[in-house]
Formats: sequence, C-alpha cells, structure tokens
Amino acid sequence: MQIKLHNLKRTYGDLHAVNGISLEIPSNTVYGIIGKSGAGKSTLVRLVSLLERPDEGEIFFDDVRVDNLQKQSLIQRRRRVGMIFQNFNLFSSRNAEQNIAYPLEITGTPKSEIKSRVETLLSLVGLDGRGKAPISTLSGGQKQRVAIARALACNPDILFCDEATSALDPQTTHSILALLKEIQRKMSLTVVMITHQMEVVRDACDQVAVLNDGVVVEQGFVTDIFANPSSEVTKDFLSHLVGVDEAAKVGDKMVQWSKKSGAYTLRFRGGTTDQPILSKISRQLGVDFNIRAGGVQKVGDTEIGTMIVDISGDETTRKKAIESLSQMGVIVEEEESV
Ligand SMILES: Nc1ncnc2c1ncn2[C@@H]1O[C@H](COP(=O)(O)OP(=O)(O)OP(=O)(O)O)[C@@H](O)[C@H]1O
Repeated sequence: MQIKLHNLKRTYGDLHAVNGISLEIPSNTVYGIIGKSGAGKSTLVRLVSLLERPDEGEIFFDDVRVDNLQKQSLIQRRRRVGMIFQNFNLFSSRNAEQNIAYPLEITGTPKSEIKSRVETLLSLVGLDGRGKAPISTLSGGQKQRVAIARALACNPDILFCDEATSALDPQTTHSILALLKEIQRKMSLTVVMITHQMEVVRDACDQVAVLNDGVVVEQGFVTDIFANPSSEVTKDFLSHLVGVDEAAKVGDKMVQWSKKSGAYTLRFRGGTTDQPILSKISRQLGVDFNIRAGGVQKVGDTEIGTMIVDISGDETTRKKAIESLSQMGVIVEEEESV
C-alpha cells in the first residue's frame, strides 16, 4: 500500500505540530520517520493512521483519498492499519493468545477461525506454545512480539511502529527489527517506523524522512542520507549514533561517533572505506591527519565510514588535501568554527 501525503497540517492553538508535510511512502517497504522530541512524529502518525483529521492537506492510500472518510468506511479503513507502540499497550488481564484474538473478536470472526489464526500469528512472531502465558510473565521483547501479532491479526496493509524498540535493550531491539523486516517481506506490508534513534533507521529502514519542527527537512534512501546528510538535524543524529551490532560485539569504545572537537567530518562510502586514503594524501601533500573519532558501519549492504579529524598544514595545503579527498569520493564537512 503506497501512502501519499500532500501538504498535511495540524495545529494545536498556536503550535504548528505538523506544518505542511508532503511525502510519498512506497508500498512494500520499511520507511523510517525520525525526529527529536516534539518534532511532530506522533501527530503525523495519528493523522496518517486516521485517528485524527488534518486541518489541511490530503492523505492517499494507493491513490484513494482517505483523510475525509466517514463512519463505516473510516472504521473499515482503520482496521487495515496495524500499530505497535513503545509500551506495548497489551491487556494485562488477557493472556498472549487472548490479546492477539481481541481484534478478531471485535470484528466478529468465528471462534474456530480465531483459534487457527492466533496459532499462525504466534508462530509467525516466534512464540509457538506461549499462547497461554500471562502478559506479566513475558519479557519486553516477547510482549512486543505479542503486540506485533495482534497488530497483524486483521491482515493490515500498513504497520506503524511508534518507537517500538525504544524500551528494549540492543539485542532485543535487533531481534524485533529483524522480525519486522521478515514480516514486511512475507506479508508485502508497508511498515512505517517512527523513531528518534538513527540505529533503528540504519538497521531496519530502506528510506527515511527526517522531521524537525513539523516539517520534513530531508528524505531519501538511508544509504544516501548516511553517506551524505544535508541537514544539520540529520548530521546531529548521525553524530550521536552508536553501533548497536558493533557495540554488542566489540564494546562501545571501539566505535565512537560523537563529535569531539575535530575540525572536519569525513564521510566515506562503499569501496573507499577499505583504502588507505588518509596516509596516501598525507605522504603526497605532507599534511597530518589527527583522527579524533571514527568507525565503519553497515547500512543495508553498503559500508559507510565516518571520521572526525583535524588536518594540520598551511591553508593552501589543507585546501589541496580536502580537494584530494573529494576527488577520491570522500565527503568533507568543515566545522563552522574553523
Ligand atoms: N493533542 C495535543 N494538544 C496540544 N499540543 C499537542 C498535542 N499533541 C501534540 N502536541 C504538541 O505538538 C508538538 C509535536 O508533538 P508530537 O508528540 O507530535 O512530537 P513527537 O515528535 O512525537 O515527540 P515525542 O518523540 O516526544 O513524542 C509538541 O510541541 C506537542 O507538545
């Protein structure tokens, strides 16, 4: 299901929570929406999941306008949109299978059908045999699996994940993201991941939109945005990135992404990540690179390297070094204070 948003606006008093958002979210993909607290992510989700109406603008699902649906057709349409949340929102009075059965019960599905559907869903999310487990006995990751199964019960076309892994540890986050990607492929879903974590975007999403103050400041393929971010907000998100996988394997001291007073940020992509570019330029031009932080991470199938460096030498030589780096495909960003 393709989602198209055209100039969406939602205002609360004087506050423009969503201030003219236009986006095209392709069908059959995992699409990320990232933004800091207050950027307008949750408001946007409420609009696109048809829980709230925009003040202005239009929403289309596969070219059918849906923001103005009324009564029964709105209820029908909403049922095809699944949602999962940071705090799982499960009924603690119901066990796992009763939670999953809930949306099927309220849509009047026959009991026998519910039983087999619930079994299929439990198996899909890796909880075979745990249907009778009271919710309080499940771990955070298992609770989110129950929530995913419940969100998929009515065969949605779209699944919204609102900070779905924010309450989970890195390993559990990794397994839930892997599950969501697998389900997306199996069910040809459009999965929209709302997050404030670039790790989630890197590890799960094909494309991403970056939100700030109710507007989209940047959008595109995740590999392109990691290799060449254009907005300050995106650069800031990237500078705080911690390698979830890498951290799990080698300890977070080996991969350091925070900007620590280096004068230049260098961004490498693909083949350039395994070439001794800095030492070549250093020898040729007689400049020195002082590496303050850096690392290489996998974004999809592409390796993206980032380094925070100082370049020493006179101004002409530094300029030449930057030119050489650019010619070799390295993106060089200069800190504003330099
Ligand atoms: N129902 C509401 N009434 C009044 N103001 C609201 C309402 N919903 C959101 N806002 C305001 O709109 C702005 C955007 O909020 P929103 O929750 O969409 O941001 P967010 O990016 O999801 O933030 P967070 O990550 O903290 O949830 C905030 O300033 C918020 O206070």
